Amino acid sequence: MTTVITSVSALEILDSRGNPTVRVFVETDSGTRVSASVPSGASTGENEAIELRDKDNSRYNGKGVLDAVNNVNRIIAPAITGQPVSEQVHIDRIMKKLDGTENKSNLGANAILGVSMAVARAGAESAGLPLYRYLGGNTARRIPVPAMNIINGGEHADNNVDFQEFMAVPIGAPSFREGLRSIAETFHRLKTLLKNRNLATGVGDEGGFAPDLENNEAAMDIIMEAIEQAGYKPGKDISISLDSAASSFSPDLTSKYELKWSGEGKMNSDEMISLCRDWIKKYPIVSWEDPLAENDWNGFRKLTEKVGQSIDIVGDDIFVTNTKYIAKGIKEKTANSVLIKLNQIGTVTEAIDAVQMCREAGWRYFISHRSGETEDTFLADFAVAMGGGQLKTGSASRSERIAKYNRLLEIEMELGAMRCIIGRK
Ligand SMILES: O=C(O)[C@@H](CO)OP(=O)(O)O
Ligand SMILES: [Mg+2]
Repeated sequence: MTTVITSVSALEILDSRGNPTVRVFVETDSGTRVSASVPSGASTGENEAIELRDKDNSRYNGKGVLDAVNNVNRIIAPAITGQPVSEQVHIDRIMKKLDGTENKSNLGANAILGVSMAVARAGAESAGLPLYRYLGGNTARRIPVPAMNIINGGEHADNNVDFQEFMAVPIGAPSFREGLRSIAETFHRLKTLLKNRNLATGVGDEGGFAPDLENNEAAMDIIMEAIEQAGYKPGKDISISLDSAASSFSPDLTSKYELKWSGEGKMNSDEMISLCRDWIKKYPIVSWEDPLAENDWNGFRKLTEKVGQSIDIVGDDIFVTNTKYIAKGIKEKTANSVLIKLNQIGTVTEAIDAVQMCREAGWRYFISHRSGETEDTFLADFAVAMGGGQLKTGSASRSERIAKYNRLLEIEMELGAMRCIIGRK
């Protein structure tokens, strides 16, 4: 018998930064009741799907999401109630049509994604399957390689280094569990090192430390020390993924770069590329996200041409999980990997399409949380469903991030002998 949606409703909740976000509840006639919560970014790309914030700015400094909640309750709910819950693609299409804009600015990507995620979860429940299996099929058994953010800078910390994320990646680990242990140990070691040098051990939005370091390189140097002191070999056991989030220090988003916290100061695109190349020679970097700004397509292409054989050049703000931009990137050889964020595009179906496009082109993909998160663990299941790749979901110090790591540990246990780890494919 087909299970149909009987009720859809939304609630305004808070995210990990204390800002409002949307939680959606979906019920079906088989008695299922599930919810899903939408994350929210700080360093957002210009072309991301729009997160709807209230017109009335008397609440939460204009950051309320009651308009989006109303859109779920009054517009989306009547349109999809009665639909078979397993018809994810169809339901996502109905919402896109209802919205009628390119960037989901009418109903809000936060409203639409909340429903899309909750429908997927309700579909999994009704089918009696774990979410990763429902979305990824019977063969979904690859756990992503975690990239743990251990130093936060840029817009996620505002007091230290220009680059936004310094992540430890357990490239040599035999299992997810062991990989997670090695990067969590490195995180703790880093804390001790910082303490010993009288540097702050407070954390940024994603849970990485946010010490007042001299410059960007100092962050890399202390991480190298932490890896070694934790008993691991940099480049063999643990490597580094970076997210410069270069748009955040590029005034024209195209060719000018202004490093505020480092000696480098003002740079053009070629100078930025040569800084990246120097770092890649000096440090064990496996992937570099947004090394250049979101409209610096040319710079991206040049850097990829130079270093794309040895590391992943990951496009986040430049591709915004949108197949329109990813297709252009593939054609022009702009990068070789895409950051996948569900709320950048606004439906589960379109995020899956983006992953599919990467796979077909032989590109890698890197599944990602947002800097504003909730306790929802959808992302962990989604990453396994998508066949692994890499996953970034913050550090070992904030529960909204740890919830995802813990869910992956559960999935790994469930998969048992079928497990296939460290899927940087
Ligand atoms: O830039 C990024 O990749 C993300 C997630 O780490 O940050 P935000 O959610 O603030 O865009
Ligand atoms: Mg990014």
